[in-house]
Parts: sequence; C-alpha cells; structure tokens
Amino acid sequence: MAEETARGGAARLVLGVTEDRQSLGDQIQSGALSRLAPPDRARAQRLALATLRNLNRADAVLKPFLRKAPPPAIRATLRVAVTEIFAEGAAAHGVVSEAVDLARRSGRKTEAFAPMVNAVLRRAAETPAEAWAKQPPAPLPGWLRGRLMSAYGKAATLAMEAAHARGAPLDLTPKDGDAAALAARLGGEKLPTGSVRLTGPAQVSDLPGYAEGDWWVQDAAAALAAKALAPRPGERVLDLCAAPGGKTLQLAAAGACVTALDLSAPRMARLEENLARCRLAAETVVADALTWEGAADFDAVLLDAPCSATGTIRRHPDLPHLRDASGLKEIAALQAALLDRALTLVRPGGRVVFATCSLLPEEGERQVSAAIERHSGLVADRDALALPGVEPGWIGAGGGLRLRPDHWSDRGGMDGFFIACLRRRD
Ligand SMILES: C[S@@+](CC[C@H](N)C(=O)[O-])C[C@H]1O[C@@H](n2cnc3c(N)ncnc32)[C@H](O)[C@@H]1O
Repeated sequence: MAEETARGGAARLVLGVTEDRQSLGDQIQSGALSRLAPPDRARAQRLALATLRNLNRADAVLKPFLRKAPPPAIRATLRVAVTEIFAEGAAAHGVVSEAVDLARRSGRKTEAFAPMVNAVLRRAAETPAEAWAKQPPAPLPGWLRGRLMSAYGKAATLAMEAAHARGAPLDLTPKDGDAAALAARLGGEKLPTGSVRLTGPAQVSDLPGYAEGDWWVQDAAAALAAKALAPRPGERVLDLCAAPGGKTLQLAAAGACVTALDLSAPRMARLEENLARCRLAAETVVADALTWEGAADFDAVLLDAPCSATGTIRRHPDLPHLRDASGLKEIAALQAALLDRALTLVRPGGRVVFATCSLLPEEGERQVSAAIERHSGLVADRDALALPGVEPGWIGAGGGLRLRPDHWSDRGGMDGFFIACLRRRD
C-alpha cells in the first residue's frame, strides 16, 4: 500500500489493526508513518482513529454497493474514504480520486480493484448523511460487552459505547494547580476536578507552556488517583508502576519526595524526559515491584497497576480489535500480588492508592474487597475520594471510585478508571 499520503497512511494503520492485530502505537513506533511529513503523520493518525471508531458505520454505508468482500487492503481504503466523507465532511471528489489512485499505486493485487473503488465510492458518497448518522455506535466485542452488561446494565453499556464512538478531548494537568489560569491561557475549559479540557485538534508540543513544562497531558479521570492520595509536601511517596509518569509529576509537583519505580526501562526513560521538561524531581528505579527490596516505610504508595486498559477505548479504538478475555485472570492475579506488595512497603497508618484504567470489576472493586479480606486491619477510606468535582454517586458501596466514559457525557466524557484509597490500621 502506498504510504506517501495521509490517507494512504491511515488505510495502512487501519489494515494493521484489523488484519494483523497490531496496535496503532506499535505500528507508529515501528515506522509505519515515517515517510510522511509531521502534519500528514498527525492527519493520518486522526483519520485512522476516526475510521476505527466508525467501522460499523463505514461498513453499513459501503455494504449496498459491494457485491463481495474486497481484499483487506481495498476494504481499508474504502473504510477510510467513507469515514472522511461522512465523519469529517471532506469533499467527496478529492477523497474518491485519491482512493482510486491509492488502489492503482499499491501493487498488482490491488491495481485491478481501482475501477471498483471508483464505482463504489462514487455511489456511496451519494448516500444521505442520515444513513451514516443513524447507525448505532459500534458494539464492543462480546467478551467485554457481556461483562459490562453484568456490572452496569444495558443502558450504561450502550452509553459507554456511544462515548467510545465520540472519542476523547485533550485534558491537561496544570503544574501549579491553577486550572482557571491555564484554561484562560489556552482557551480551554476548567473542569470541576481541576483539569483543563481542550476540544478540537491540537499539536500538543506547539501549545503555550509545553516546552516550559507548565502542564502535562493527562485524562481528567487519571488525574484523580494522585489527588486521592493527597500528597503533602515532604511526604515520602512511592509510585510503584510509575511510567510514563503522569502521576509521578502530580506527586512531585505537590512537593512530595517521590520514588518512581517501573519495570520498563524505555518507559522509565520517558518518565525522566517528562520530569526534566516539567522541571520536577523524583528518584527513579527500574525494577520489578514484586521483588524490589526498598525501604518499607513510605508514607504513601500509589499503585497504578497494569490492566486491561478497557477504560481507555475512547482514545484507543484499536484496543477492542486486539484484546480478548484471555490473560484477564493472569493480569488480575498480578494486580493482587502488586497490591499485597504495596501494602508491605507503606508504614503502619500509611495509605495505598490502588488504581486501574479498567472498566472491569475484577480489576477494581473486586481487587479491593479481596485485599480487605486478605489483610486484617485494612480499610477503604471513602473520605479520600470526596474530591472537588467528584459526584457522590461515583463512589461505590465498597468505598472505591468508579469512573466511566459515559460520565460527564455533556462535556466530553472521561476515561474509565477505578481508584480506591486503602489504609493500614495496624
Ligand atoms: C498503567 S501503567 C502506569 C501509568 C503511570 N502510572 C502514569 O500515570 O503515567 C502500568 C505500568 O506498570 C508497569 N509494570 C508492570 N508490571 C510491573 C512490575 N511487576 N513492576 C513494576 N512495574 C510494572 C508497566 O511497565 C507500566 O508502565
């Protein structure tokens, strides 16, 4: 497939996800868009994300005009083209002629399909816009949908699917905590929880204050974990699964003495870059949290555990194509082991914040109830979750904060997250 245009790059990314089960991140990191200039690279990514969020709509618009399934590369080109026309409002003429060109230039196998691409897209482009709009949001894969239905019911699950289709705005955390000033500076919205939200496309590194490290990108839901830990200046805080460091930055900005630990050296290198850009300091350790022999007297430990990442589908629409339920048991067992480990590293009376960017109770509520059963004297501190902007209904019976993509649906949603603050009473 030709790569030298943003549309070609987008089709290649979509194909990589749907056919090769390769994440967008991995493809981009391994150079899938390296032949494009930076603005086209960004456009290719945006278009691939939009296409993956709208695959069912694209397929519904294309279906009446396809007599049989086209080869995967052609299908990806068609899907990207109709997404650009219907979701982004691009002029059909230019989109169709480039898609035909792409088919022609992409190799012998696809060349023969160029006339078909032309005929199908010309007719599909005439489809009334309502045919696109009336399609329901893409259903989640059965393994995930079933679990969400059991946990939250049908209406909430459909609302989450709708939130996934809408995508995610860009949320920032101000280093000095002054969300009103940052919102005014960048023309964003100050969110009730203290993050700043920007809508519309933005090149992050071009925004005022990026180079100076005045803020960092962090979803509003993710920002609540460090807020629940409420670090005080001078407190010794361990960030146990720290990279790439959004929460480390929050803890350090609050004046805590932070030890940031992560298993992954490349991810820790990104954490160090982030600290340097924001002119913040933390001790950094590359180690396995399960075997690391550190001091066991931290005032607080933040455990942002590895998880299914099902709370981040708004920004990672490739995820439902890549994951299935296999591995869930293992990751839940790792979370329990990490939580047990975190509890050994905090001083008596200290606190452990457990967080995952997952929508699944087995990676959230059930982890906390099981830990409380395993450890006498351990309690979930509900008061720690009574933070500005947190609605009381988001705090569950077990004392954990359940955040979902359909929360704040009128202001652009939030990532799915679970956060609990545990205290050792021994
Ligand atoms: C959800 S991410 C952390 C995100 C981070 N807290 C932030 O706010 O930017 C989970 C991290 O856990 C790390 N990890 C996984 N297993 C680990 C282990 N056994 N010990 C330490 N870190 C681990 C991964 O490398 C990954 O960076």
